[in-house]
Amino acid sequence: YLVKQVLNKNLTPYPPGPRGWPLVGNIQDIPQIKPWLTFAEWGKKYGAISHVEILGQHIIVLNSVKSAVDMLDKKGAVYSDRPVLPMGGELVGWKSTLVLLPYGDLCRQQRKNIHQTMGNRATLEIYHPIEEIEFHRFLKRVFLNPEQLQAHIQHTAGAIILRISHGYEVKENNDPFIDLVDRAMDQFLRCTTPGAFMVDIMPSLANVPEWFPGAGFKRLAREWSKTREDMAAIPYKFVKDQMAAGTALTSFTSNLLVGRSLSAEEDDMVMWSAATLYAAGSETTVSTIYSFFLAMTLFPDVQKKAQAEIDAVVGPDRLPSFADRDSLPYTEALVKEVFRWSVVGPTGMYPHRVTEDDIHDGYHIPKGSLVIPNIWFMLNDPQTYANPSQFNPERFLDNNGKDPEPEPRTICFGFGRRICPGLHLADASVWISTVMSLAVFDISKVVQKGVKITPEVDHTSSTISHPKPFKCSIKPRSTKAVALIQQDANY
Ligand code: HEM
Repeated sequence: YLVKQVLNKNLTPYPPGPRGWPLVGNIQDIPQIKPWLTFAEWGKKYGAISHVEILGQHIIVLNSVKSAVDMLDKKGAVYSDRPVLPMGGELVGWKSTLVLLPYGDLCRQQRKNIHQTMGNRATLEIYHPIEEIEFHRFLKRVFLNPEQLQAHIQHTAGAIILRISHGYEVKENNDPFIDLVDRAMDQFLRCTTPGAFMVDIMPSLANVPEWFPGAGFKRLAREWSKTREDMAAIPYKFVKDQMAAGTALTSFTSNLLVGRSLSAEEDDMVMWSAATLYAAGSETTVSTIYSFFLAMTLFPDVQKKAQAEIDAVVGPDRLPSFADRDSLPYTEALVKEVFRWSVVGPTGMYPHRVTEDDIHDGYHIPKGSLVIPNIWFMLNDPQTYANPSQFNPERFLDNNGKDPEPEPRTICFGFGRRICPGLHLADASVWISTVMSLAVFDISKVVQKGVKITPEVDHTSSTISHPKPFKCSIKPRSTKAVALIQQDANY
């Protein structure tokens, strides 16, 4: 340790940051609860780039969009790897999904597969009918049982992804695929939470045999690895069986399989590319749509403005569709504000890992450092977004010659070569759920004993952050709205 300290004296300095302790470094400085708030404090104290070290692991925290673009994007060749997670990545095996895949050929190939299907708004157009039908079904479920809002959002997001990824149509209740993938996702989030397992801090524990006292995590890892494999293999087999029977619906997987004979590695790669879509795309979309309902409960004036715009453009006799998108600028601004106001990946979900030593802005960034973009602060920086806690779509409109504030969708999906490849699908799902819900529902505070209950704005501290459960009232806006909701919504 002392030798290292002496040697380091001759090197370019690390970026500034809180002073650590000998050997353990800054172990006490990283909070478990909402670390992005502490990171934002570091930004104020130390500047856009700060540094801590925990048991020899260097961590770089970025608090400005400029530093994130300069490092993660412009120097993407060395800033695009992912950390090795002994429990979640290695023992349970989630490193086969793109989110944790080391940067290299396999990663690039999986990203290319996803890009071909959903790389821009135009490639996604063939999936618009799926989105419209599934969100129409969502309206029916919410109408019948508004108390179960969160479950309906989850079901719908899952249904859309499974339909797009595997051509699978989910059942209304107790769908076996939804149950399986949700179980796998729950386990994924538990085993990739930083600090949840001792083996992540002391990787050599991975060699302890399963029967050894205290090695319960190894048994858990074996069980969770089986769920992970099933989650990828069972839907994949479904597509292959359907294709053999000539009944497969066109999907991400069928497009990658049709007319090709694949090697074992290619087969594995296609299976995991498809499984990744659910792993990365469902919780994130659910959280954002749930936040939209929270925002509408708290900001009724915004809701009324968007409804007036939708009424004027769409009228009362049909549901809105993607064809209306360009005619609804206020609603577009509202969707941007949802992405900004409630940040789903406040710390960028998974850190980028640096594969070569670098010197950036005069600071030494050692090989192996983990880089965390503080996306929450970037979208809540009062220098960029006036009154950031206020839900205000107007900030994105050209108001009285004032420039609109920066587009949050260039920030909330991450940076560089690991930027979210599902961003256009996420954007489409959030837009259509927003516009359809506003067309037919009034969302408001619940009234109890004559008093309106204001929900608290509070988010979970997990990697994918959710608004904490809240209550709201969701009622159809008119009898015409009820008729629209009740129309058939079939493929
Ligand atoms: C509101 C919704 C979403 C948000 C806010 C979001 C945000 C993010 C962020 C911040 C990252 C990390 C980027 C980085 O490391 O710089 C990411 C990665 C990823 N996202 Fe999304 N995402 C969303 C929805 C989706 C959807 C719908 C899909 C696919 C169907 C998806 C697929 C992925 C994948 C595969 C990765 C890993 C990429 C890689 O490591 O190379 N995401 N997302």
